[in-house]
Amino acid sequence: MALDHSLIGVEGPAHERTWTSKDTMLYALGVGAGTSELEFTTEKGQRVLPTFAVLAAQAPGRRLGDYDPAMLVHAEQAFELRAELPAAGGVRTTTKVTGIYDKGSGALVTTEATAVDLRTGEVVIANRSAVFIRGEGGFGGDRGPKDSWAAPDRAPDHKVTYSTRPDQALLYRLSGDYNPLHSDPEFAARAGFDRPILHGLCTYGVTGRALLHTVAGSDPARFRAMSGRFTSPVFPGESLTVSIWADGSDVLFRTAKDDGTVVIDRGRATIG
Ligand SMILES: CCCCCCC[C@@H](O)CC(=O)SCCNC(=O)CCNC(=O)[C@H](O)C(C)(C)COP(=O)(O)OP(=O)(O)OC[C@H]1O[C@@H](n2cnc3c(N)ncnc32)[C@H](O)[C@@H]1OP(=O)(O)O
Repeated sequence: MALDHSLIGVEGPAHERTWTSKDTMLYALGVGAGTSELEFTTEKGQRVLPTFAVLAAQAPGRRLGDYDPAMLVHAEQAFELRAELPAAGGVRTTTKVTGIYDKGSGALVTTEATAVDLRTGEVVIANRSAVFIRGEGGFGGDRGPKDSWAAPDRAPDHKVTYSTRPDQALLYRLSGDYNPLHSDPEFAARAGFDRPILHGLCTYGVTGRALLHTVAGSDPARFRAMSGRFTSPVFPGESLTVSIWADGSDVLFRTAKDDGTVVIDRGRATIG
């Protein structure tokens, strides 16, 4: 068996992470914020983009088994934020693998993480994530739970388009994900891509900005939760259009490229 199923349900060692105001500004730049979002990109009255929660509560990945790392892609990401994140702060995170599912063309490995504030001991972030390891399916396992997400039967209430820079991944990676899939053309070719692809969490952060400014009044304190599934790779330099359906505090969304290819599907957010 290539993947280590004995990891399921076993909590990994607690991991402490602190961040500075420079880290959160660099993150904002990495997900495309610039001169029109100075409250996130400069220290004057600095606030933190809610999607930084995913990075704050990330522990170093455990070895999931024996597979080619070039075949791993980020598949799903969800977070809940219990309080607005400070410009500088710290959390202690515990994670556990919650499932290894057989998707035929690959294996889906799901993980949960819970982060407590280092000063208060209160839970501030709860993350759920999944990676898809292409070529590692077909081991006769369960396909996993189904999700009933469906786009509402009406045009989106909002559509927001943001461009990404050709060097977006080189900037984003400085927030800590140095996976060569996003920077090294040879490694990307091994994974079957013509050139390096954008980090899923960069696309996620760009999408989070669109949600924050469109349905949360640009106020991170109102941003409670976000989830979505990465359905197709993005190349740095491509534009991203976020379609948003807002129904009170419950928001559904989808992110697509100019040619209509959906890159984040099954999007949900909760806005207070
Ligand atoms: C905190 C954690 C951090 C993790 C960081 C990881 C390191 C990072 O540096 C890596 C990255 O950022 S990679 C970049 C972002 N991700 C991507 O670009 C992946 C885009 N998605 C794909 O390419 C395909 O959907 C693909 C390849 C995922 C699947 O495509 P196919 O093989 O064609 O599969 P398909 O036939 O469509 O479906 C088969 C079954 O799998 C389910 N499925 C598909 N995509 C899924 C996804 N994204 N998440 C969960 N499940 C998914 C389908 O539903 C189907 O299952 P079922 O029949 O049971 O419904």
